Amino acid sequence: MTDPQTSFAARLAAAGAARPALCVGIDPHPGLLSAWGLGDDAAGLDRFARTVVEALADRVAVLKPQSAFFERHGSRGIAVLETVIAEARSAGALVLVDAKRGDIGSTVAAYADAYLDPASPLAGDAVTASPYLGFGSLEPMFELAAKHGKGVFVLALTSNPEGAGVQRAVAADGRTVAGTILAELAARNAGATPFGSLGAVIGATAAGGIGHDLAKVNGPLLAPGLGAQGGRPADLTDLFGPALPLVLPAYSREILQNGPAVDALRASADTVWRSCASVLGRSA
Ligand SMILES: O=C(O)c1cc(=O)[nH]c(=O)n1[C@@H]1O[C@H](COP(=O)(O)O)[C@@H](O)[C@H]1O
Repeated sequence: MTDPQTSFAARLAAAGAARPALCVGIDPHPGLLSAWGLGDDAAGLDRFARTVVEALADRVAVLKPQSAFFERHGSRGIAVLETVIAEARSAGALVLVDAKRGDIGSTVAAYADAYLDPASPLAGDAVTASPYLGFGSLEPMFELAAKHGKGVFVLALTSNPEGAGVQRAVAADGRTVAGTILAELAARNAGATPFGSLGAVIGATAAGGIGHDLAKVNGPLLAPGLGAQGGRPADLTDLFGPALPLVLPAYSREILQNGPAVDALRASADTVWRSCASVLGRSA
């Protein structure tokens, strides 16, 4: 087990105290590559991702490269992702690799090796995971994360409108599926300080009650869906309530659309952080 001082949670808490506690996604959509005057190819991808790293890796707490946009360029795209992870981390950002992996446990173990074992070139500080093959199927990921001081963000209530049909379905015991996942996370993070390294993903667009005390999760709560998907910082108050101190707001296109100028990307991140900080009760 890793020393709690070097746990992902401890590093996230330290980064969030020293910098805007913001997660900025690196999502090189074809439309954004074009808008930045770049080709929809590995060279364009490389320039795009390096520009975001140059602009923000020494300023915000977390960068979240979206693996899909790198994978669509094949092995050359994956090579760019490897470089981005390394460069963002060496500039001081924590890297959350957004790969949303999930499978039977024995295969999850291989995903864990890819994204959480420090020997892997794709390892960041944390990875996103899907629990919809059963929460327990992610156990190998949790074990490797604990061993190496990494984090795992588990999808609970996602920002897309289609998610609710599955995630708000009510199980035989009366709990929603999302509620079950949050309870599992709460059990694993119980007693951890400053909080546990297993996070939940709760979309900022998820209207209506969650039916679970989110503060009990005692882990970071990634809130994507802000900006381009219509979520607003003000929505976080009702959604998270007493759990607001655990919230990590996430933006991709809202910030990325301001590139390729490095100064404009920085100004945009500063602007969204100011509006989030006032809602989250943090200093801007
Ligand atoms: O895990 C995620 O990051 C995620 C979960 C979720 O519920 N909704 C969601 O949009 N995301 C990711 O967050 C990013 C959102 O991008 P923007 O809508 O451009 O801010 C994308 O990379 C999504 O894949």
